[in-house]
Amino acid sequence: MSDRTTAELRVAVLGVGMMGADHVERITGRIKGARVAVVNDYLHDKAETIAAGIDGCRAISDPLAAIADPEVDAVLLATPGPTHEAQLIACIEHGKPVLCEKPLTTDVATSLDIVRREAQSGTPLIQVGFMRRFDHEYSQLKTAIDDGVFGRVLLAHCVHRNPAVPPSFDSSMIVKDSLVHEVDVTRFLFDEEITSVHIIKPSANPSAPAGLQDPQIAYFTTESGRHIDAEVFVTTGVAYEVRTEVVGEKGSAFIGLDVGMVRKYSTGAAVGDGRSRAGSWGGDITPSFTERFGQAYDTEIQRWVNAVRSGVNVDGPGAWDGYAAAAVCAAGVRSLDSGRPETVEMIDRADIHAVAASVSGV
Ligand SMILES: NC(=O)c1ccc[n+]([C@@H]2O[C@H](COP(=O)([O-])OP(=O)(O)OC[C@H]3O[C@@H](n4cnc5c(N)ncnc54)[C@H](O)[C@@H]3O)[C@@H](O)[C@H]2O)c1
Ligand SMILES: O[C@H]1[C@H](O)[C@@H](O)[C@H](O)[C@@H](O)[C@H]1O
Repeated sequence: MSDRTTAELRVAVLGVGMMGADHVERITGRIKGARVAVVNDYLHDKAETIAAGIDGCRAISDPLAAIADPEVDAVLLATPGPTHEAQLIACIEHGKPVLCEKPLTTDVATSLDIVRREAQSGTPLIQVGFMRRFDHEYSQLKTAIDDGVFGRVLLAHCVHRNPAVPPSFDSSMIVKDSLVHEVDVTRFLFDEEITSVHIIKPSANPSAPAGLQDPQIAYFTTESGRHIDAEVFVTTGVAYEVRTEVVGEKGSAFIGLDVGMVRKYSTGAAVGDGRSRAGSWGGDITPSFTERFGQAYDTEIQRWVNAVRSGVNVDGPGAWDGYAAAAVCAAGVRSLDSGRPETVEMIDRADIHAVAASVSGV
């Protein structure tokens, strides 16, 4: 492995579909201190075409060989969720830092196994691509909440709309692939775990594929008793909309209107400029996540590259956050079936090292 502090980080991008190709362009064009050294895709021709356009980049047809390659310092996984488990295990076995697009894995047991394996390796290696944590508006909201601008925050209302999703999407993927972002946003903003999930099923969109329960409304309850609701609607046919409003004892804040954070205070306390900012409506809506969260992806990848080059490896949500999100989504999928609130079942974070130490053969 090269000296990461001085040399450019050699990244292997696995999966060069929609998200992976976007990350290749990002690393090649905008990220400092890294280059795409290897690309891999199940469709090898696609990887070869991309590699041919980048100086010093090779296409490797076997994803595990790409991870093991001695001229790869770090891995960016943008393959579909079901392939993450085996590829993450290979990254841990080869000691390669990895940024794994969400979800960590597609079920709780394999996510927990990854957490344990990473803990047993003794080195943080895995960052999960919950990019909203790097979005300017979400960061601003988090800072305002932590600074107590709204007093104790009691509620949050979220909206997550996609114009369309791939034909492979089923009702449980609306929870595990889309709602998972609101799960992470809740854990990020409030620094506590979600304890129960209730999914409500309104009349399905007549324009959605047959059998797809879309939209869905999720209700989360947190450890301290906060309530969060989230509308997830992935076949609107309109545009990409992600909004979050938090409501506290002294005021509220709203992000995602394409007008910056809109704040309303109940007191005259001097915070920031001390005044509410009027919003405005109208204009364009971002067509997809690549535009809405373009800045967040850039910041996420740059900070990850910096963290790997400095030897810290992770600067953002880690494997534990991926596991916690999987546990909440599993409760969500159970609720989708039962129609009732379902309790989130997860281990205590403090138990990871004890459990990892006791697992043999891992
Ligand atoms: N953070 C976000 O906002 C965001 C947005 C979109 C997708 N994602 C995540 O990114 C990942 C990829 O999603 P996408 O929308 O780009 O999917 P995609 O289908 O467009 O691309 C996936 C690519 O991986 C390739 N592939 C499939 N199996 C593979 C394997 N075993 N090894 C190597 N390559 C393989 C496919 O040929 C395809 O080119 C998923 O985990 C998804 O949830 C995250
Ligand atoms: O994989 C995508 C991605 O995570 C987007 O950010 C989300 O809005 C979509 O619903 C999901 O399908």
